[in-house]
Amino acid sequence: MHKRGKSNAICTLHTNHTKKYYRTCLHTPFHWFIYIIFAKTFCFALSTFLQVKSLSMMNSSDPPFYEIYKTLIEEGLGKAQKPIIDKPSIIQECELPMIDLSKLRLGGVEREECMEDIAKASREWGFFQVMNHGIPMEVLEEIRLEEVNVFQRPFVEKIGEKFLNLSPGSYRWGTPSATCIHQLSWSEALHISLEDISGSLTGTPLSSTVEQYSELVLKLAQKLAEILAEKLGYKSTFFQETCVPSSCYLRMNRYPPCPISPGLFGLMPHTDSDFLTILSQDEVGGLQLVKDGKWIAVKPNPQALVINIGDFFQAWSNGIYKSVEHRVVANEHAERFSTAFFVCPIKDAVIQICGEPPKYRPFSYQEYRRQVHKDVKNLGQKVGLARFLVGAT
Ligand SMILES: O=C(O)CCC(=O)C(=O)O
Ligand SMILES: [Fe+2]
Repeated sequence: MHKRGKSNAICTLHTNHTKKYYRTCLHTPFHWFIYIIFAKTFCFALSTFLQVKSLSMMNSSDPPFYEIYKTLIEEGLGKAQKPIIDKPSIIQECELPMIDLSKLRLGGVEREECMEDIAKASREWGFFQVMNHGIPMEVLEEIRLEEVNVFQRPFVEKIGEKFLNLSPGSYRWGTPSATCIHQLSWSEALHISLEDISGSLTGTPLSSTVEQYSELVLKLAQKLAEILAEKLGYKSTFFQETCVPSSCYLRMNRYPPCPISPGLFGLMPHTDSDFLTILSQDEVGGLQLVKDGKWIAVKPNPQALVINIGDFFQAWSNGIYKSVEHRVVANEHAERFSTAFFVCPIKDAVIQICGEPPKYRPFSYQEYRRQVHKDVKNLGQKVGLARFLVGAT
């Protein structure tokens, strides 16, 4: 009795110690059982995730931004003392000057006022939007649909040499030359030379939509260019003669959602190397431009077209019309589409400077593009018109 009592007491003591030990270490057999089940479930979930991910990578249409630019992004986010892009709260959203082009048809004072509004916006903003622009909504919808289809193709197909029979390099994504996070554009684009449309692309649905859209947009651009020339006192046929369909470009842009916070550029800050750019965009927004030294966000209006002055018009007008820096900020949740039509002159067209004394020296389109390529290659960025200022070395 006594012995049993003693051994019971020892047993109880032991059990109590063990319990205490287990309680502090959380290593009861039951816990081990739970750990093993948890570990097995975790491994299974991880391997399923990796398999699904690699399968989806094979079929995915999204470019592998994060995989390819991982180091650059992680280094950039680690080092960034301040956000990559200024805080959205300090960027004001505003509506661009809206110009109703139906007034041009009314003639008289209304026409004059409309022409003055176009010139004023080009002098003060370098940007404006137009309504009643003559491009039917169905055509805008068709080009958007075509754009969605193009970008939905698997990524491996898009980077293929023969993608849609376009010239090599027509499909672009990210920024291959980026050396820091500020130079990375979180977007993909199809840069279509309209020469391809009448050549290798003939007969495809993409070609007929692009052809129809481009014809209407170029007509609109030529009308605007003539008004801008007239407002400077020139009755010029220069734009009709030098900006022909085969010298222009259409760029379809897709900005996938960008999960990286505090946000990256969808498109880096830049000015356009052309006479005029005509942009149609969806309702997502993200376009920003510099006005009076500050970045402002453009309120999107999918029914209107956004027009901006390019470098050549700034040079041609001797600096009166402004080629303004703009950029796109990537959206964390929504994808965005836009279509930009670049009105460019034929290669050897010489851009004369209309104004006294001329601020820039005359240069050809070819010369300008070569210089831009050279600067991007050597300096990582475009220098632009500053290279062509009279007296610049
Ligand atoms: O997508 C946009 O809003 C702007 C596109 C643009 O600036 C360009 O393609 O040059
Ligand atoms: Fe642009």
